[in-house]
Amino acid sequence: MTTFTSNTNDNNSDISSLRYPVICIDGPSGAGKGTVTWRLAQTLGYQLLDSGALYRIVGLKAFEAGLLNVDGEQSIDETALLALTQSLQIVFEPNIDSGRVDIIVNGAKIGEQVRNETVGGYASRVAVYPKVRQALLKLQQDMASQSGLVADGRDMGTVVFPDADVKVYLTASAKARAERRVAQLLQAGQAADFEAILATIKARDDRDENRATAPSKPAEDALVLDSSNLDADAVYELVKKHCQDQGICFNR
Ligand SMILES: Nc1ncnc2c1ncn2[C@@H]1O[C@H](COP(=O)(O)OP(=O)(O)OP(=O)(O)O)[C@@H](O)[C@H]1O
Ligand SMILES: Nc1ccn([C@@H]2O[C@H](COP(=O)(O)O)[C@@H](O)[C@H]2O)c(=O)n1
Repeated sequence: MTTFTSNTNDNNSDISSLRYPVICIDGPSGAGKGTVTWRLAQTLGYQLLDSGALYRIVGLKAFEAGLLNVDGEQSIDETALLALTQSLQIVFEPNIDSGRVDIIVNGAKIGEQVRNETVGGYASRVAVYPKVRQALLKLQQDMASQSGLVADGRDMGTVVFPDADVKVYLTASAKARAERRVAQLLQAGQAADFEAILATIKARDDRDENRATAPSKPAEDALVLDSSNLDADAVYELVKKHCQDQGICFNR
């Protein structure tokens, strides 16, 4: 990767102000962030940050460590949660077959279980804790230090990469997102209850959008895109056009 973008338009700026391009794709669960993020990263040859996976890992490990009660909403021991978060060495490896990253934690590959809705719920419960978010911040920011980056999450454009070159907030109605989840589960040969999935999506949205720290919301300078009535190709083309308008070069 040889493309640099500058933080400033000042021609006299020195090399320390140069950095790689960052594209942020934020939005709620099931909006299609992962799909467009993967395609952008593949097309541009950029790294991919699946920040939701970080919170999913912390949530899963916290559950396994007995820090989460299964049903309730009681608070979690934040000191223990921080220690657990700091003990995790997390690496992403792109997996062409799945169109997602594989997640390696402390040297061991994590199974697909981490992607399920139960673990999504664990993730959103640990994600409210500022110390957890702080502990994951540098790891995320460091991913932009060696190549361009496409970052998928909730607070990429607002907190993690406030100076990003491109910010998109990709959303869709809860109904459309629940329908996509149902289709995804059925395609994988799993059972799917639309009403239960819709309720879970709404509960997760509520927690993510109303937490005190880094709530899920569009950055002030984000393009807000509603994908409820757009297929994945149409979303990609609109996001690509926006990236080009912001100076990202698609020459591959
Ligand atoms: N525009 C679209 N129209 C219809 N289905 C879509 C669209 N974009 C993605 N999908 C499908 O919807 C499902 C969810 O997409 P995806 O995983 O990209 O969402 P997400 O926003 O990353 O969700 P999460 O945050 O929970 O990981 C997938 O099955 C994907 O193939
Ligand atoms: N930047 C982020 C990304 C995710 N979260 C939390 O993790 C949950 C799982 O995210 P997915 O994108 O994998 O569905 C999500 O519901 C958030 O609670 C976050 O806080 N910040």
